[in-house]
Amino acid sequence: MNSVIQQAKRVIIKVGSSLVTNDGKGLDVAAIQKWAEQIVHLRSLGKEVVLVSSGAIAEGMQRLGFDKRPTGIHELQACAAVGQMGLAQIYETSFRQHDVRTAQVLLTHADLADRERYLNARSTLFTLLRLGVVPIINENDTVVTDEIKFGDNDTLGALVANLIEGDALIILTDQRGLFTADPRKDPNAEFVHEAKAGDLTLEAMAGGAGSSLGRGGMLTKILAAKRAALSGAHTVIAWGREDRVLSRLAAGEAIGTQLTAQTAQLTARKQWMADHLQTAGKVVLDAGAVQKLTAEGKSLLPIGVIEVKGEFGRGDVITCVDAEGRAIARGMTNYTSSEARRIMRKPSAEILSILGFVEEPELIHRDNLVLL
Ligand SMILES: Nc1ncnc2c1ncn2[C@@H]1O[C@H](COP(=O)(O)OP(=O)(O)O)[C@@H](O)[C@H]1O
Ligand SMILES: N[C@@H](CCC(=O)OP(=O)(O)O)C(=O)O
Repeated sequence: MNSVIQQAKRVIIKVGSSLVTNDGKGLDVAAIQKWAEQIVHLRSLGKEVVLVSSGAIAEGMQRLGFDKRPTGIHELQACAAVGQMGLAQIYETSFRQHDVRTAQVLLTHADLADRERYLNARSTLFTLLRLGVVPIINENDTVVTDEIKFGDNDTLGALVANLIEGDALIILTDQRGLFTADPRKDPNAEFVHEAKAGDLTLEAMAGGAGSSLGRGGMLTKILAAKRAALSGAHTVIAWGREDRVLSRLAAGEAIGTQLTAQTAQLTARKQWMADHLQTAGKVVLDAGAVQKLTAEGKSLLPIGVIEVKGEFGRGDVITCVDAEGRAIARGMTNYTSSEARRIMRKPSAEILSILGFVEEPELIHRDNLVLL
């Protein structure tokens, strides 16, 4: 038994190029339909599912008649743009059969490095999940060149797990999981059932891509597991063609290689916020707001703010202080300093009439808040 996926509430599933495109022979409609059916099943168990799908370049190559992967970056981008149409179409059709909507989300590294875009991507994904939609994510290959690419979708899967606090990342690939060496090259390679995410000995076992379609190979999957673990998400690497692989994982079956995160989810995210983000300004809270944050674990609403100090943008990390200037908490703000000045001391229901738009009812949501 293996309960990591069984217990996970929010799951990110990544499918690699060779799987999605049937080793480059064109989109594997039957396989995609099977994953869609299983994802619908996972949702019926109460799980939220986000899919990260590769395959745009491989499918575009096929559609445009390239028999070898082009070397020119713009040709690759053109392939991705063509192939992405096929991916979107097949996912939409497959989920439609189950009356489930899909959404196309194309991201770049710069989107997640920029705090405002990070928050926007996060809010949009949460909204899609709340609306019962399955987001289908890929890298926005049209606008990126090598230096700012995620490089591979394993990394993108991990970043999405960090972004939306996924409980688990499932990486489906063309091998049963991790072996002690590349099984395509070493017949004595042994299967690894379970290990700690971030264990350095795993990196030595993992080699590059086995086919010309996939980019990352096993190493990027191991590194993705390490990265996902930073926000407390566990990773399972499994064979995408294994019969009912997702449903069986959700039922607790021990399939694939499980790489377990060592840090609890909440602690990991708060640690990440505490370590990585410089604070840009301050808000002074009234006694009621201090009480809500510290004793009740609530979000910070604009009504509890009596003063805004410094200049900051949406997504910046700011410090919350009490009337005596003592630092209480830090968090990512949903509003800029000038907007915050206009809505402070006001009930959230008035945000729309004051600003003309509403980002969120909270100035800082409790998920984006660390108590000091
Ligand atoms: N230690 C290892 N265990 C399993 N597979 C490995 C290992 N080292 C390298 N590989 C290779 O990694 C490949 C999977 O990576 P990749 O081709 O990038 O797939 P995907 O398209 O699913 O991301 C496998 O086919 C295998 O040849
Ligand atoms: N965005 C690219 C991703 C390529 C990629 O990383 O592929 P893989 O190693 O198979 O996950 C595409 O859709 O072709």
